[in-house]
Amino acid sequence: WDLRALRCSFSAACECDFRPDVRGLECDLALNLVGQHLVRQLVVKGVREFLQNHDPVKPLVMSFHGWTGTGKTYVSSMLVRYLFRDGVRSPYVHQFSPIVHFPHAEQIEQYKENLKSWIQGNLTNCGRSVFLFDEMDKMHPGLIDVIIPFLGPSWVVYGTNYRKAIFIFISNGGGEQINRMVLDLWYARKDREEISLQDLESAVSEAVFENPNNGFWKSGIIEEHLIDLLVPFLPLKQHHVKQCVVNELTQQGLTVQQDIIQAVADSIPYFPEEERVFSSTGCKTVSSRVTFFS
Ligand SMILES: Nc1ncnc2c1ncn2[C@@H]1O[C@H](COP(=O)(O)OP(=O)(O)OP(=O)(O)O)[C@@H](O)[C@H]1O
Repeated sequence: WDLRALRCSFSAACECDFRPDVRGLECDLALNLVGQHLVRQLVVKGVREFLQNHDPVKPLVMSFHGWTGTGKTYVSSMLVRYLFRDGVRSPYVHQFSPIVHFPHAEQIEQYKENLKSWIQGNLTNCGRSVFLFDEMDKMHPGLIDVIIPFLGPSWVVYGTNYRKAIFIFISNGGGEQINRMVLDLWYARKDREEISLQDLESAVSEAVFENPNNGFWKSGIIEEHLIDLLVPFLPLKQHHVKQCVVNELTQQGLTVQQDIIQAVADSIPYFPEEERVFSSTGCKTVSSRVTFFS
């Protein structure tokens, strides 16, 4: 036993809980994440490079964008599981949801204060903290800019290296633009796998920056290019949905039956309405439908 292992057997300290396994993450994504080639490449490469750097100049800031049910929450939970021994239950993983934590528009100034001191306190406690901001498209515009000083290379928090933290923003913002581009490719008889990040990045940034109902509206986070990785989640096709059904059946310990796979896939709404190519709800309702059809 080395000293660290001995100490960590008695302690839940930050450096004990932080057990990154990028190889494991890579395998899990390859095996279980359906139809998101860009996500897999970007997240694995981004996280690996960030963790290999022992003195990063800024925290890793990722922003996940895409239509409902395409895997944004799924990937963020998986990532956290491969970073911390206790996964999403780790005391160093912090999740914010505007509906739960910032429900009242009139209290925005108070929320700003709270958010800033909350982040600073948690970073002082653990420089390796992960902060997840869910449903950014429902966040009051202006609120998120209060964390700008923590995202860039300038801020000093005594007693800790805040630059080792990871921030993840999740939003449906830009989802329509992503879907439209993928649909246009399909009309042009091109494969959705041909799409690159460059094709999508500016359209998504613009869409969230210009939308007054999005938490990133006119945000300095976008303007000052503080997002290191913009991660687009593409709409899923019918064969991806079928793969989700197989995963779900296996996970629930049920027999993988073709008639159930087909029944679940057929019951899901698709767009365009006539051609039924892309799932309107991704794989979101697959789990409950599997229960229904089994
Ligand atoms: N690409 C995917 N590969 C495998 N499973 C997926 C994928 N997308 C979604 N799922 C399944 O569907 C469930 C719901 O997906 P998830 O919550 O990640 O969607 P989301 O993109 O966060 O949606 P929303 O924007 O509505 O929050 C997941 O728990 C997972 O089981």
